Amino acid sequence: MFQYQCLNPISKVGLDGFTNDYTKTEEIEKADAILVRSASMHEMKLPENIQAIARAGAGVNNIPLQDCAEQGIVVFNTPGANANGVKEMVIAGMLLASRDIVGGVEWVKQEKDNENVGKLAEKQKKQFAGCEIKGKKLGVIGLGAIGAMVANTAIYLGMEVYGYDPYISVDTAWKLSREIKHIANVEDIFKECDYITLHVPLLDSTKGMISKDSIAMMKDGVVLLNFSRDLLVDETALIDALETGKVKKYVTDFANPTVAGAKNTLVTPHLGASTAESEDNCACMAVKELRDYLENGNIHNSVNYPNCDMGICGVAGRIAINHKNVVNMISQFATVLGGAGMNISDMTNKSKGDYAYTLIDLETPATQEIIDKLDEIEGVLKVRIIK
Ligand SMILES: NC(=O)c1ccc[n+]([C@@H]2O[C@H](COP(=O)([O-])OP(=O)(O)OC[C@H]3O[C@@H](n4cnc5c(N)ncnc54)[C@H](O)[C@@H]3O)[C@@H](O)[C@H]2O)c1
Ligand SMILES: O=C(O)CC[C@@H](O)C(=O)O
Repeated sequence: MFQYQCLNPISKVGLDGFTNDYTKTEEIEKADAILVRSASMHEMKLPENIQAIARAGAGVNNIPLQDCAEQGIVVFNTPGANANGVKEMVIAGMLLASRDIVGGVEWVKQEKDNENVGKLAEKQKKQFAGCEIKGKKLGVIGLGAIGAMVANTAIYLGMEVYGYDPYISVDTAWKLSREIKHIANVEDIFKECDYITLHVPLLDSTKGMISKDSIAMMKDGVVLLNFSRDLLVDETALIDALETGKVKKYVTDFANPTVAGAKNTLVTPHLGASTAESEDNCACMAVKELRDYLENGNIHNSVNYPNCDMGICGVAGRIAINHKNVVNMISQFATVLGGAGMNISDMTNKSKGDYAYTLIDLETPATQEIIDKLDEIEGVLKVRIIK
């Protein structure tokens, strides 16, 4: 039996993926797993009983990944599961920034009691007029699940698309339209593009990537779209650029006091993934990942531990060991198991950065005594009997 806690509302369609072996709890001390969306976990103390955290979404900047890894807690996300929802918001954002559609709608509302509203509209509409996106240059920074979809869709809309991602995955590269121009230096995007959209994770290396200097390189009247995270942009510098018209519009999904009432901003309340489809997709993927980890020890889509798969646990015994990626671990595990007369029938060891994971199938079920001995080995962070 397993227990899980939800730190945010999680789609029922996803939670229905848990079998009767799972119950929901409000007490973190009882939970084996946590499901979370955007709730910040940085100040939370995570008890030893927590085995895994699944972020029903892409960005994991709300989770202390390193601390979790140190505690042997595997953190998952759901890559691509909400990408279409965000892509549609980005396309909407480009269109809303191109003509003053929001201003026009507000104007009509204000004139609702004016019986000459139709006639007046014909005179007033020029103040809300703008341009089309067809033929304009769009720079996409970050060509992962969302960036790739945005880039491909913009090609269909007749835009000239420049794509920049020095770490692009082979899978995503295969999915990109051949019409997208591969940009090797992000400054070329700043200098050339009429619209620039950000689709990178918030990391130390990407924080503030849109700075006073990068804004200075941009074309006058550029539109900047940010559906990734607010801290990617030096918003104080951006507000100055919006005041002067250097940046025509800032479309962002992240409301904060700096941008909420600022001139020429279109701010939405973190709506990118707020569609029934995205919420269901993310929750279904998150639940599947948690179940496979808790029931079989397999890891798929972890952001702090390596992927590892030994299939469904149909053997007599299986143990999972989360440990530091240091020398001589496997031989120590084998010594403990061999000393107890336990025969290893299969084993996988994988590593990711400073952390590693070992799954061991045994010909007999593991005992608590063995687990305690494995736990004593220096560098071992967590040991779990799967069966
Ligand atoms: N507004 C929302 O509701 C919403 C929803 C989903 C995701 N997001 C945000 O969007 C981000 C991207 O999501 P995704 O699903 O496309 O993630 P992803 O992991 O599929 O793609 C991110 C891409 O950024 C690239 N990248 C990393 N550093 C880079 C750099 N310095 N320059 C250029 N490219 C770089 C990576 O190589 C990767 O291809 C998430 O991290 C999250 O912060 C927001
Ligand atoms: O859960 C949400 O609503 C937002 C998710 C989004 O920011 C993400 O990074 O996936």
